[in-house]
Amino acid sequence: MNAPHILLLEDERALARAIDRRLRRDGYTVAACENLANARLAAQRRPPELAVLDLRLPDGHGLEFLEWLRAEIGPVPALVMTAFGELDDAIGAMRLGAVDFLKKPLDLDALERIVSDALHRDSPATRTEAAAGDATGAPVIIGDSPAVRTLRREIERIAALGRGSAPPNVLVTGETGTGKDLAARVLHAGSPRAEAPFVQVDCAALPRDLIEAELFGHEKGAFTNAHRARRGLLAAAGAGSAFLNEIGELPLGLQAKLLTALESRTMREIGSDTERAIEAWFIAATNRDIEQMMAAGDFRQDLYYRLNVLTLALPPLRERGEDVLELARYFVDETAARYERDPPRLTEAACVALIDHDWPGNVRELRHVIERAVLVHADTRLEAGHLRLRPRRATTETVSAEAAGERAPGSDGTLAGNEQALIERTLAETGDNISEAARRLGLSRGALRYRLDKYGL
Ligand SMILES: Nc1ncnc2c1ncn2[C@@H]1O[C@H](COP(=O)(O)OP(=O)(O)OP(=O)(O)O)[C@@H](O)[C@H]1O
Repeated sequence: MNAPHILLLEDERALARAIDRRLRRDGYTVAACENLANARLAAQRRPPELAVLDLRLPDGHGLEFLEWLRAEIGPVPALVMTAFGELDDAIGAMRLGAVDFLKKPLDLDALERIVSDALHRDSPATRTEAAAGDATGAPVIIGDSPAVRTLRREIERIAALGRGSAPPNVLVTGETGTGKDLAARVLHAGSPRAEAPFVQVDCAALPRDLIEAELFGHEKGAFTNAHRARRGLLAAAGAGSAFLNEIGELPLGLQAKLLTALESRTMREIGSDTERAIEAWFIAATNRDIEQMMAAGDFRQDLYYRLNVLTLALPPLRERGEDVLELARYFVDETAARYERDPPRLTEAACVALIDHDWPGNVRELRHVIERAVLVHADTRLEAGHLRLRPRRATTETVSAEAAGERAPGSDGTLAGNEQALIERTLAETGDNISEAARRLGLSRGALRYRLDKYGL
């Protein structure tokens, strides 16, 4: 078998030489390029099994290359090397299918391990982000709000149904970043299929013309560039789970083919006459409004009903009350450990800011905000200002009263005193109706509850 071929895109000569030497010593062949133009030529000449790339390059950005690589060559796994402060880019790279990122200055032993993991990963299905895991590495859903407790119970109930040859298909719905991918993994890990593979197909990240080949596999010579036969992801899932992420992005033509596969529980590789049985459990997810897509003729109704035998609806983060703090502390610790720092402490004001924000990007946005804050501010305390949250429905009345030097009746004149007095007054006015009081104060229910606890009201 040929040694795996790696494309290295790095313009710092000394570093490129060190990586090149190390990878060759480990038995890989390497095409080392110092700019995007050469990297494109090299990838066309010999498509790599893995790309290792820097982001800031003399003739462009590494992400441009990653986009080009996915469109022109295919879903090649990529490792992105990032310098301090490039976290946004690293996250962008993850979305384009990068399998991991490495912090500079580079640890060559870590590089070697990650390269080996990436090359031996079962499938090119895109893993987008690290999931929260317990001590055994099993994925866990963090949070203790009533909404999350109900979700956990639902997951347990559904996981138990994942046995047998044709378990009910599950559709996971929820806004972007609510944890649909994580929920699918927890479902799999808690099911009788836990020891079998969990294979993810990211319908939005794969180029349209490659999805069919990725899902169903192909015979050698089935189409141009099919130089060898390749097993599809549905076959790779075996008796495990096939997670079809962002199912709303599946082209209409393929929706018909998937429907047939779901109905007959058999499939045919492209270019093959032989039918194969499908054993996998289908879990699909979407953040699109599929009902609306069906009305517009963009999603097949029959496929929707076939996929949506059981539904798992994930609540938005703004409806999870103080889970936001538990999650924030978890992400602080995780980021600090990853970058070998002491975890900073979230100040009281930072907690209030986190509770007040309405998190349109949900848990992903929270994770991103915390990671950036921990990386950029190497302090022992994480202040509200470090989070760089856009102020939203702040208690404008309170703030403006304070700014004008006013004292709310019953207040000691401090900002906290004014706030407490205003809350008490509003509660009294609304007959202790928390929802109505929150609405009048311009707060979410969670934010109001947090303050009620804080002031012991
Ligand atoms: N309850 C949770 N506990 C711990 N981590 C979570 C939780 N929910 C989400 N995350 C983390 O937040 C990030 C985003 O979650 P995930 O990718 O599962 O969202 P998603 O709903 O699939 O997003 P999209 O719709 O954009 O695909 C991941 O890093 C995930 O591990």
